Amino acid sequence: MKPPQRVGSQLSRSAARLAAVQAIYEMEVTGAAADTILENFLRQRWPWSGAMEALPPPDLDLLTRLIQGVQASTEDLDSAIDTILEGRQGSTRIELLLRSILRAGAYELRALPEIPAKVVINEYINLGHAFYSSGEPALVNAVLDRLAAALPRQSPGDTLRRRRPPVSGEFDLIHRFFRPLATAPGALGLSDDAALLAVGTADDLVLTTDTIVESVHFLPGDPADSVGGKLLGVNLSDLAAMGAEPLAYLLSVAVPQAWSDERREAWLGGFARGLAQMQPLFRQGLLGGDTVAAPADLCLTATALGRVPSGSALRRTGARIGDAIFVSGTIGDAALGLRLATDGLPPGVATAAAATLIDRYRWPRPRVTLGPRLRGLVHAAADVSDGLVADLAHICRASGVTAEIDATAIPLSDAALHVLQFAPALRSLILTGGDDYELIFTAPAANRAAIDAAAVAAEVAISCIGTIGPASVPPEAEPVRVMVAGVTMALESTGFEHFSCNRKK
Ligand SMILES: Nc1ncnc2c1ncn2[C@@H]1O[C@H](COP(=O)(O)OP(=O)(O)O)[C@@H](O)[C@H]1O
Ligand SMILES: Cc1ncc(C[n+]2csc(CCOP(=O)(O)OP(=O)(O)O)c2C)c(N)n1
Ligand SMILES: [Mg+2]
Repeated sequence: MKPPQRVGSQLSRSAARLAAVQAIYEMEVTGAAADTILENFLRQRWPWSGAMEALPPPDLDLLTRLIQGVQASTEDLDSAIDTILEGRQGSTRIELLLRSILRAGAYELRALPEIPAKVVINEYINLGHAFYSSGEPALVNAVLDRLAAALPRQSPGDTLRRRRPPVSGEFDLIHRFFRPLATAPGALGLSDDAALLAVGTADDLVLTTDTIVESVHFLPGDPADSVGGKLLGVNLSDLAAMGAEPLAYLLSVAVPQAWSDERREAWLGGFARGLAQMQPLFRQGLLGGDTVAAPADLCLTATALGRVPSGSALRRTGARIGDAIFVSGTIGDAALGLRLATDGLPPGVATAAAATLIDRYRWPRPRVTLGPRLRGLVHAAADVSDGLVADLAHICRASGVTAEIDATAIPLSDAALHVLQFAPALRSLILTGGDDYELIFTAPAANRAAIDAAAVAAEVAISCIGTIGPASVPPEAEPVRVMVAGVTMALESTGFEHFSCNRKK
């Protein structure tokens, strides 16, 4: 007997296929984008009604993948379907609803994880029966059978399996699993540094949360106070990127169960001192949180709240062609510091320079004095956490533009210049190492003087490193070009991404 959960999840997948076919049909008729259809769908048709009553809520992952996948590859799918139809007797013209079933089935056969092709084909034949009472289900069977036969066969017998999809990085996972839940306008499509919440006053609340984990964000040997400082620093940096003034924060702490009482006491004491050092940057301090013992490494989360005058938050979406691109402070120090802390000092590197860079790795300096002063002056802003190129690419994708930066214009500290003199191979860390917690923003040239004045008032240096250009062609191409003396640099990665195979680069 099958466990009931499996039956449940099979039904959720059936519901997802049905919903996907309807959405694909709607996309074709209305010309709307997949994301819009999906958002409307989740808002308006939940819970199920009418013909769908017998089905549980759809498997959101499958639904999202089918809708987005079909939209991204409609032409390819249609051409494969039409080739098969042309080989059959009679007209190749088919109704849009039938075509929607075939597109979804063809996409699932080609691109989605290991459900046997036989099962997939059956599911779409059933959908054919749900909508039609004559020969259409047989046509679905024939077309999908032919498509399946063209797929690589992994084992003899009746089970056809598709290739494993590539590993999803953090952003793809967020997009597929969490974005469909974030339908509130203030969620900003889960694509900005923080979320906005209108609370019926002249201000909007700005909310952000960041987790830091031992050996992922900080080193096991890092002083406990620096971990407290880093936790608040990375959250404050997101508020600064939104142009928000910090109000208060919540704190969640998971301490390893294996630690002795003495170790736990000593570490939490140091951690709290680090929090106390950074906390004055908030108008109020700690509001609440949670403390647990866990069979895992240290894992710390803060949720920071800030405020902006309503409608004035800095967003990632507004960059325009011709904007100048600016960064605050110096770039690359923390990534160099991390490398020196883990790999030791290359011959010739002075310990004082190394200590400066390691301190920059341990203690982010969130640009909370600058962010709010940029309100009204810049078109787009983000903080640099994953890497200069990766975070600029986030702005570009959100804004539908490209960027060209001049590597020689990137501001470097004396300590970084000193290290690079002895270890020039570490140069790429500047562009893609991350952990900078500086601001990157784009603005029209006409605002330059006002931005310079804001930077002076904030006591933070800023540098212009490039220009915004028109949208990429093709749209999925990397949006950021890094130039050195007129030549485009080849980069192995653009920055840090959790779950990605190249995250250590
Ligand atoms: N588990 C989650 N649930 C909801 N939203 C998430 C989740 N993880 C990340 N996000 C959102 O996805 C976006 C990208 O995440 P991230 O790169 O961590 O943001 P940031 O670099 O600004 O801290 C942000 O808008 C963030 O709020
Ligand atoms: C021990 C250690 N290894 C590697 C890194 C590099 N690193 C880890 S996470 C990260 C990116 C920023 O962290 P993330 O969780 O993505 O924060 P967010 O972008 O969400 O603010 C970088 C550059 C580090 N900081 N510490
Ligand atoms: Mg990140």
